[in-house]
Amino acid sequence: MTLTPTAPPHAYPNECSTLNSNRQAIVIGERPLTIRQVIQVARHHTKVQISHNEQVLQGVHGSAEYIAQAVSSGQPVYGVTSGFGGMANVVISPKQAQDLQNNLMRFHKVGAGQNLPKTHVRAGMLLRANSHLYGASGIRLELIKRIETFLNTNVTPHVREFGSIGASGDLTPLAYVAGSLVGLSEQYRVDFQGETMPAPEALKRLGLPPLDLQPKEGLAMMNGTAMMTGIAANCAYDAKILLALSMGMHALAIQGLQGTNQSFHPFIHRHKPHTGQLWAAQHMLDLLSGSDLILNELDGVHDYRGEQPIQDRYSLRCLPQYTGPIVDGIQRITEQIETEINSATDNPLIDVAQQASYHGGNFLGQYIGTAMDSLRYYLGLLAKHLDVQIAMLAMPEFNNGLPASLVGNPQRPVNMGLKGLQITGNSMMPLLTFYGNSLADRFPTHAEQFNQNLNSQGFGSAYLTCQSIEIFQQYIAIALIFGVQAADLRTHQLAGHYDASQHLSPASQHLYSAIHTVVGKSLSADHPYIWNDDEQALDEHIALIAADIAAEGHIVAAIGPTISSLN
Ligand SMILES: N[C@@H](Cc1cccc(F)c1)C(=O)O
Repeated sequence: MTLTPTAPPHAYPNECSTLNSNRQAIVIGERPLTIRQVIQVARHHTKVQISHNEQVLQGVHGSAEYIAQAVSSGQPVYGVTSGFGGMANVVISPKQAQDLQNNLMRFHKVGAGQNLPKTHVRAGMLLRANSHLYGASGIRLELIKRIETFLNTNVTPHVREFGSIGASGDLTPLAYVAGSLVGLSEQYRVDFQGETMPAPEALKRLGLPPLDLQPKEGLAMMNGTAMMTGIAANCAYDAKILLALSMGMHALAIQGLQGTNQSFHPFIHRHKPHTGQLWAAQHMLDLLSGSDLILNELDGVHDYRGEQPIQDRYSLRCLPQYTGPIVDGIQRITEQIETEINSATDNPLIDVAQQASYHGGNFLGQYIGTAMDSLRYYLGLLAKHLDVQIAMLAMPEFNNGLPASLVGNPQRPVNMGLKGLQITGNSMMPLLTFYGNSLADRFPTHAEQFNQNLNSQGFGSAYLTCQSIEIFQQYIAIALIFGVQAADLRTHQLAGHYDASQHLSPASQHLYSAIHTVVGKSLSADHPYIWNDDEQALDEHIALIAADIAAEGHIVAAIGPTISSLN
């Protein structure tokens, strides 16, 4: 995270200008892969290219040769010449070694529920290929190339959503990927550019023969954290956007409430210099800079405010101290996910240089489990803050002279303003804090004959985080409508007209205008965003705003500088 000030308005990026499929292919196997690159491949179909680096390719070939040698010389190696998991006492002969791998994909085709979204499966496939390219798995390049082909031709295996305990990685979800890549049977299905078909048929269309697995290859493809980490990468990416949007909403709310910028004074934060707190304070100053609607008190002045307290309430005044730990936490989560992305998550791992292999447990998804548990917790904390800001705006006792429930036209007594909208928000905020509960500590200890008696539930935790993010995208839409309406009403109070775009800070103007664009409302000096209750259907506004956020459209582009300064 950099603590740079907000870029000037002309630097606001155009919609989706930085993410598209025409970009140069992303090379895998050489440099650390970032969450952003995972998103480019998973969502925006940027092409993938396996590295041509000799050392990388030698590592892959060398590890496959090591396994072939181990089998022919009858060495005992887990999952190669032994059975799996709690049955690892079973001796597998060289003759049975290939069948062992085919059977693994079959007995683990036991998923339940719906198919996972394609973006998750694509992210998972990319990460599995990246892991294999460390040359520690004993898998042929040919198989890794199939992942490259599937990604680049938009062929995505159907993977059911339940089945991973996040212990031996994601055995069950990855069994669907592995079985599809080799065309094991008609029961493995894929999405072929939008068309559902059996995997063998898809291979035929791609000009690829069905593949017989060599020893270790089934285990190598399945024995890792790729799917949960792919989901986690998607979640962490979206969560950063939601954090940035929350900052944007708070800036609107502070202006709507005519709050002060004094609480963000660098002097205060230098005296408690947590990284996230410093960022939040400085960034809020940037977001408010140039606004006509705030109390500009950076010079240290303050005055009595009549009935109102001499300083702002905590949801405004303590914003940096409250948000700081969330910023730092999301940063730490991002780093952990990127480390997991760039790891060899498999067992056993082959050290080609030493001609040795080691039995261990890199497939355990505990980093993802705890990271996703804490991400949901942080999303809950962000929601709690938005909830109190909405309540401040809605209540005439606390909103510093705005109408109750931010009613637009006071001449029409039946208008109830944003009362219903607040209640919808009240129905969602508790869900978001509930989702903040942890899952990693609720594991079945008896799993798989007590072999996987310690398991992360990392997949389940990532899955829950996706749900939390989807709810949050709807929730922030509600908060933003409150922010826009409050800004309009404050503008009317201070300037005698309703077009807040002329008085908000430049940073907030971008967000304000983007929201108007998305819901198809033009800026008006005569009326606020909501004038009479019966002039618009607010549920449709929520849906439009949430969909635009999920698609990284106008609204996300409008907060581009906040997102950049978090990266
Ligand atoms: N790979 C795990 C266990 C495992 C792998 C594959 C199937 C299975 F049931 C269990 C281990 O190393 O102990």
